[in-house]
Formats: sequence, structure tokens, C-alpha cells
Amino acid sequence: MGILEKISEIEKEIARTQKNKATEYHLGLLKAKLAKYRAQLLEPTKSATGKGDGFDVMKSGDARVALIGFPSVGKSTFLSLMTSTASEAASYEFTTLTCIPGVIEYKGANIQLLDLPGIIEGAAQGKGRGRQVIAVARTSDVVIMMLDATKGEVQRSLLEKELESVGIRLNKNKPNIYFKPKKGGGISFNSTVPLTQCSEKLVQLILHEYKMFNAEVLFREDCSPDDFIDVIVGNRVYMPCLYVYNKIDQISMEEVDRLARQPHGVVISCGMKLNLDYLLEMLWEYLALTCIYTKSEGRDRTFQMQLSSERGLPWNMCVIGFTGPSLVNLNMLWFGGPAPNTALRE
Ligand SMILES: Nc1nc2c(ncn2[C@@H]2O[C@H](COP(=O)(O)OP(=O)(O)OP(=O)(O)O)[C@@H](O)[C@H]2O)c(=O)[nH]1
Ligand SMILES: [K+]
Ligand SMILES: [Mg+2]
Repeated sequence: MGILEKISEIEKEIARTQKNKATEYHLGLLKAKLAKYRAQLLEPTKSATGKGDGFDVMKSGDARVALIGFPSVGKSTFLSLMTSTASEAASYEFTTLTCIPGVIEYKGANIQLLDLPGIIEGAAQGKGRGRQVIAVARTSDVVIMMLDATKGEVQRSLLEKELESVGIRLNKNKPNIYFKPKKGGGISFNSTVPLTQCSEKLVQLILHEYKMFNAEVLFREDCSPDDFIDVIVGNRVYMPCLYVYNKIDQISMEEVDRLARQPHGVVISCGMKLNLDYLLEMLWEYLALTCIYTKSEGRDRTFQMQLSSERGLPWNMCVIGFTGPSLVNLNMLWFGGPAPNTALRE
């Protein structure tokens, strides 16, 4: 059996297994296996990482934003509107075939915006240029998931699944679990909070699946088995994502209102140049959140300083757990006591 078949078998088994106390170990084990096979799938192949395929665009500026979406949702139209780069837009699917960088200048910062080919279901497993596109998404600081407002919610959940399956975690903080593999001494397990989704036995089972028999594990929040697997697999990327619904000129006001209220949602029309300023403001706030995930060195620090001086705060103000889309929330939280769940530790 190939890896793809194995993955599909396990996914089916997870889907048909009822979730309850009696099955929690079985499910935990299945999820650990799934994560293992998916990791194998992601091991670089020549075609996915080969230079010269148009995807190896140099990072430049203060931050990088990737445009991810199905074909013909308006990604290239957006790039051409927001930057001085022209990217061909047309009514047929897969107009864009490589990665096309542009620069947004905003509040003294240069934000690199990347237009990418459309992706479809199965992208992570190599359909179309999905793997290259997703590899670029992994290198960005914020993802703009562009959606066609006329097309319903299914595109969004399909894309979320694709990104999820390659270890990209959207609008989610890194699980607050201390994990350290050891040379001996068995598995020591502790938690500072009551756990409702994981237990010592489940943690041991998952670790054994990864052939780890000695480790120190400390849960500092009530994490799920999936969170724990993310921590031991270790190559996950946590990034903010804006869900941008384009083409609102084509839908009713009621529908616009509904989409605008989605968490992390912004509604726009590239065709009629509607709400683009607001999107830029939101993008700026979401970029501020990336300070949480990045190290305080070099260019990241410059960017943090820019962001925080604007708000009259010390540059390392940005070292805060992710609480929501509003920076105001973050600042209040920070002044309220020690920053929870700081990710600048490493
Ligand atoms: N009605 C309407 N049409 C739009 C809007 N934005 C873009 N379009 C149209 O949608 C079509 C696709 O736009 P593109 O920018 O090529 O889309 P894309 O996402 O880059 O497509 P691929 O590169 O093929 O993945 C074009 O015909 C655009 O003119 C909008 O806000 N409203
Ligand atoms: K197109
Ligand atoms: Mg395009």
C-alpha cells in the first residue's frame, strides 16, 4: 500500500470511529499514525522544491503575505490593485502559473505580497501546483485566504483542510506544552491545569507510536491529542490568517453582512474597489500578531519596533499570546499581568 492509500484508510477509520471514552486511545493512536504518514508525504521531492520553477522568490521587505485561494477568486486582480506589479488576471482558471511578488508600502513598512496559482482539493498531495504553493505559504508571515463570495463556505473548509494537513495552523497559538526527549528515565508526565482531553496513558501511547520511551512532558494548558502530536512532530507553523471574501458586488447586502461577521473575515470587491483600505488595516494588525511567532532578531525586531512605536509601546510589547484579531485586546491583556504563553522563549 502506498502512503496515500494508508492515509486515506486511516482517515476513513477515524471518520467511522465514534468519539467517546472507550475509543480515545484508539483515536489518539490513529491520529499519531496519520501525522507520521503525512510527514513522509511532505519530505521534499525534486519536483516540489526544484529551483527555477518560478516559486523560489526571495524574501524581501519587512513581512511576507501569501495569497491562497481557488482559481479565479481574484488573487491576481488584488495584487495588481495593491502593488505596482501587474499580474495577469482573466476569467479562466489557472491564469497564474508561478509565484508573482509585489510590494505594498504601508506606514513606512514594505510588505511583500505574493500572488500564487490557484489551488484545489488534493493540493497538499500534489494536485496541480499545490505543493509548491503550500511550500510558499509556509514561508509567509500571514496568509490571506481569498474566497469567492458567490461560492459558499465549502472552498474555505477545503483549503483549511489542505493547509492543516501540511502542518500549517491558522489563527492558533502554539500549544503550551513543555516537551523534552531524554536519554533515559522513562516518561515523566505532569500538568499544571486539569486535563479533559489527554491523559498520561494516552500521552504514553502516542509517544510509543513515535518510538519515544524517555521524555519529560508538562501540559500547561488543556490541550487535545492533536495539539500534543503537533508538539512532538515539531515542524508546525502557526500563522494568522485573514479570510477575504472577494466579489461582494455580486451578492446581496444580507449575504455581505453575514460574511463580514465571520471570525477573521473581511469582505471586499476588487472589481469595485470596495473596502480595500479596511483590509489593509486588518492586514497590518495581523502582521503585528506575527511578532508572537517570530524571533526578536534582525528584521523582525525592526518591524516590531515600527509597530509598537506607533502605539507608544516598548518594542517587545508584541510578546503576547494570541487572543483575537484586535491589538487593543492584546495590549490590555499584557498590562493586566505577565504575558501568558509567550512564544519568544526559544
Ligand atoms: N465581479 C467581480 N469580478 C472580479 C472581482 N475581482 C476579480 N474579478 C474577476 O474574476 C476573474 C478572475 O480574476 P483573477 O484575478 O484572474 O483570479 P485569480 O484568483 O488570480 O485566478 P487564477 O490565477 O486562475 O488562480 C477575472 O475575470 C476578474 O476580472 C470582483 O471583485 N468582482
Ligand atoms: K483566473
Ligand atoms: Mg491569478
